[in-house]
Amino acid sequence: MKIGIVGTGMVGSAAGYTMALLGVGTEIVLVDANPALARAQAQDIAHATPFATTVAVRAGEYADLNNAAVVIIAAGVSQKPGESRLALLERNVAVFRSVISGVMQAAPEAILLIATNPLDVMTFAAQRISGLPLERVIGSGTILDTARLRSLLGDHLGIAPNSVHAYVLGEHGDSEVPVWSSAMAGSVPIASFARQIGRPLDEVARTRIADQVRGAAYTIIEGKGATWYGIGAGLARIVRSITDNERTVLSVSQVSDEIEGVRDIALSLPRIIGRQGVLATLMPELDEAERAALKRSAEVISGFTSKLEF
Ligand SMILES: NC(=O)C1=CN([C@@H]2O[C@H](COP(=O)(O)OP(=O)(O)OC[C@H]3O[C@@H](n4cnc5c(N)ncnc54)[C@H](O)[C@@H]3O)[C@@H](O)[C@H]2O)C=CC1
Ligand SMILES: CC(=O)C(=O)O
Repeated sequence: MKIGIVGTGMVGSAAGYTMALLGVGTEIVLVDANPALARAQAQDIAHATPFATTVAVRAGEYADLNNAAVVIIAAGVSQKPGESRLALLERNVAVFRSVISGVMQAAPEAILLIATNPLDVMTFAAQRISGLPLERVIGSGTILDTARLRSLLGDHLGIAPNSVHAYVLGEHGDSEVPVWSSAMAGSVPIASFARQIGRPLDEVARTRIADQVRGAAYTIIEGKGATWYGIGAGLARIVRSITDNERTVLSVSQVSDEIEGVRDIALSLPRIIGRQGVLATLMPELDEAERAALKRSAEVISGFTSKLEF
């Protein structure tokens, strides 16, 4: 199955590298406004595959995306140290107007997987520009924030992160919402698990962990200029769920008609991902504070999407 990637900088190339090593798809085509960069990334990634898989990796033009099952879009500008994701909006919407039209001409049947920030607003923009059904435009959303939360909770509790079942929902950005009320470790409610093993998850610990999740991108960008490995793996995870029709539940973004009273909004909720894209969306049980925070997050995103004209 062919997977396209448009935008082959740090994020696009990390997604390509991860998919090539894990054997996600059978062919990966890299497209960039800078064709020399796309060629160099394709060669470099292809040179890793003899150690892992037989995935074919090459650079191409938009036309080479024909029949792609999924096209990842990671084109655009990224944050400078201290800059918020939402500051990138105007520049990246301009990029999307040309990128989405190139992708749609070549691969009208593809599922679009958006990585460019500000993620939820760009997912909204991609759906409106492409005119695709809502379930075929997926934003990576809080898949990365959820992974960061699980990793930090795993450290705190001294267990593997994949035994932590907890989500970050809402915006992939500063208004994101960690959901504590339904979080589990194994099959035990997380607060009870933490008490039983003598590593309590009190208000101070929760606040510290939530702050670290929300601040992770800022901290990493301060240290190395950008983030790429976490999102590269997250994108590969979503693509695998599509290509293999896994029906995995992942926290990803999608345009919805209404969430918490906010209309025409893209944000992350747990969603079942399979060959047709988003197969279903689950509204988790939230406590009052979490529900209010999700509504606030939707309002923040809506404040930006409502200014866009399509
Ligand atoms: N969703 C997430 O969790 C994450 C999202 N990001 C976002 O991903 C995006 C990409 O980040 P990086 O890869 O670090 O940036 P980068 O600058 O390394 O790569 C961006 C690439 O887009 C290409 N590009 C720009 N305009 C284009 C166009 N019109 N057509 C085709 N290609 C075009 C550039 O030539 C460049 O190679 C940024 O918006 C960043 O904020 C970054 C990390 C995590
Ligand atoms: C840059 C970004 O969106 C992240 O690492 O979360």
